[in-house]
Amino acid sequence: MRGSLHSIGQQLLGPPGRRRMRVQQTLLGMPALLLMQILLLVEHRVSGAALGELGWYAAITWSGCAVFYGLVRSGWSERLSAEASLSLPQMAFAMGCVAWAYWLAGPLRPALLLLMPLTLSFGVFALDDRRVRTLSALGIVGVGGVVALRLPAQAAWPDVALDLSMWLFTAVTLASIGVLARRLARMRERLRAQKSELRDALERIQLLATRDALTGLLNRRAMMEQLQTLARSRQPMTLALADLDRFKQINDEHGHAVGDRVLQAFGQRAQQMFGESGLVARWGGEEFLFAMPHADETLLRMLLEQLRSTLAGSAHEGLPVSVRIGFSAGVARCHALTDLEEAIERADQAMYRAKVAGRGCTSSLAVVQDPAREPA
Ligand SMILES: Nc1nc2c(ncn2[C@@H]2O[C@H](COP(=O)(O)OP(=O)(O)OP(=O)(O)O)[C@@H](O)[C@H]2O)c(=O)[nH]1
Repeated sequence: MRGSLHSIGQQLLGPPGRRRMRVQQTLLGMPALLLMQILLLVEHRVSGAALGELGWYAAITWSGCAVFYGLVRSGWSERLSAEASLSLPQMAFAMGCVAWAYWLAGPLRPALLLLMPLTLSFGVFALDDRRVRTLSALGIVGVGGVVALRLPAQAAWPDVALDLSMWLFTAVTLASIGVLARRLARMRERLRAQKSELRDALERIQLLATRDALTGLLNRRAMMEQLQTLARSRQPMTLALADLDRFKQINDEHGHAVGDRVLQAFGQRAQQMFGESGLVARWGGEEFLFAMPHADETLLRMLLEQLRSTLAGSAHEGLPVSVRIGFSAGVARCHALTDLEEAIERADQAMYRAKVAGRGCTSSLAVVQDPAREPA
């Protein structure tokens, strides 16, 4: 029994997600509608009045509910309106139902008007303040109209006073909700602005924490994190450690600012060449680490040679023509997380071997060896 009730509920609401939330919102007003109709029925029964108009009321209001439910549950509302929950028409409809019930009701009618501000208060969360105020005006005019229409039929002064005061209190309450909605809208705007400021600040912090300020490449810590993630997922990769050749000389001859521009030029070219298929980081002063997942040593060596000839063959903006950018590199393979530190160490030693071998070349070591004892 519980199982079948559960599955009916699931069918009624649909699969979990945003649409289901909209369906739940649509169903929310139905208990209130049912309650209103019970109240009207009781009143009519007690007073012995004819039920004719009540039948129309029930038929039209429930048909309206069924249409809204069908549109939202089927997803048609998503195609029909940018506001897929159809909150505005649903609330306008609900307020119309309350006003009509007020018209039909007898002495218990003041209770019905409580549903007006209740409906509008849902709108404060679902709609923008302009729409809430439109609904509020609609409610005031709607109840006012019903009260005005009832006046000629009122026999006694207390009934007229009751209707007018009910309208007055409803108007004040609905107008207050409209004001409240405006305040809430301003608060939401402030929150939205703060949220976007926070997001920007977070992006800036992330950039500062993960990027090298001079070259814009990944910094050592961020690179290490990325390499650990790759190694943890058991992706074999080839690493290369590159060190600019005779960089101190560039600094000494042309000044530190030119040295900085050389680092930037190298970083830019390296990123252009490796950024799509691999990772490049500024590892230290004039050292850069390259990583290519799934690539073999031959491919990485080939790309390094391309980088070398690009750097040698092109003029660099903002740099004296006499400045030549060259580098020595060491290559090593990494197969697992436990191998990572050692692979970087091997690449470092291989790079040192390339320096010893005369610079401007790439070297590799199969195992950790003492480069001083084993020249290239
Ligand atoms: N302009 C500049 N220089 C830097 C930066 N970081 C490190 N350096 C310089 O890089 C130079 C590295 O010099 P060395 O380690 O002797 O290496 P090298 O001159 O490239 O010689 P080899 O590596 O043997 O070819 C030092 O003079 C550092 O001051 C930086 O951010 N900007």
